[in-house]
Amino acid sequence: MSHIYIECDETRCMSPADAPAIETEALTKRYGETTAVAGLTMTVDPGTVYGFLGPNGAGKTTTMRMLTTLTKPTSGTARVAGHSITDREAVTPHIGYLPEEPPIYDELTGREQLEYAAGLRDLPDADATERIESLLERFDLLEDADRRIEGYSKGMRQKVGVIQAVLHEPAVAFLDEPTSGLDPRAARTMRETIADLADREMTIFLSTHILPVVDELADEIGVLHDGKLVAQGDPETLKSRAETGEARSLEEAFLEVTQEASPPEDDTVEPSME
Ligand SMILES: Nc1ncnc2c1ncn2[C@@H]1O[C@H](COP(=O)(O)OP(=O)(O)OP(=O)(O)O)[C@@H](O)[C@H]1O
Repeated sequence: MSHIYIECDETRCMSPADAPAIETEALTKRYGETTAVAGLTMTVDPGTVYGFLGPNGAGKTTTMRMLTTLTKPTSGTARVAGHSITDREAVTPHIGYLPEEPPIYDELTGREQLEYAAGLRDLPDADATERIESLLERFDLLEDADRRIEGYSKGMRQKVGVIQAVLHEPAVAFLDEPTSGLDPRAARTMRETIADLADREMTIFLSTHILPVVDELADEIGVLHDGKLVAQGDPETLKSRAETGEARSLEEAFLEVTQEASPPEDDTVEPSME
């Protein structure tokens, strides 16, 4: 396996003065009548893998878009790597983001895309070249690195997206479904890479519906439902029933906490025929 060149010092991987990697207080986002995120208060410690779970439409993407300064909250506050998310210029050097659709240019080759991303982050050329080569090799992309991205498969695009999200060694990496489209070998490489980055004190905010990935990697898990955090804890705590201490799978825990949080059937309003 290739060596991964992620070196962290006080200004890069570590959040300033060991502040929480992510801290939110009553963070809220409304779109008209829809409350996508409803008063989210949470803390993520530096160097942890935080598994961010929730059913479709729970508000995960909206939360990540606020934390990465792409969407403004309606109310509430948040700090990422010690900086308020209202200060975009202060936050962005410390974060990396892999959204559902990686922002990459079809007309560039994979290598050119990564060099472009390194340039945006002001990485010195020598560091950029070394890291790009190392990560391309790790993700088995070296052979295709000089082909244009328009000819890439979904999994290859995903690999480029992930590499560019962590290339500059951010303090906090937000990864939305990082194993999406990856074959089993590449998915394993992705999990190993996430574990390596966390070992090097990078905080990984990991949103995925693939619960075994979270079970394997997360130090802490938060479950969002209807914009609210309905469960939080380390995987073992979450998997043990509060009342009896009996063990359950992460899938069972997820289904139970999101079921309990749903409004009872009686409360649903029948559509009016008037
Ligand atoms: N730009 C937008 N305009 C209007 N409503 C939006 C917008 N973005 C998100 N929403 C709504 O906010 C809620 C939360 O959406 P969000 O995409 O954050 O959920 P999610 O947890 O990421 O879902 P999924 O797991 O399906 O990706 C949904 O009801 C969605 O319809």
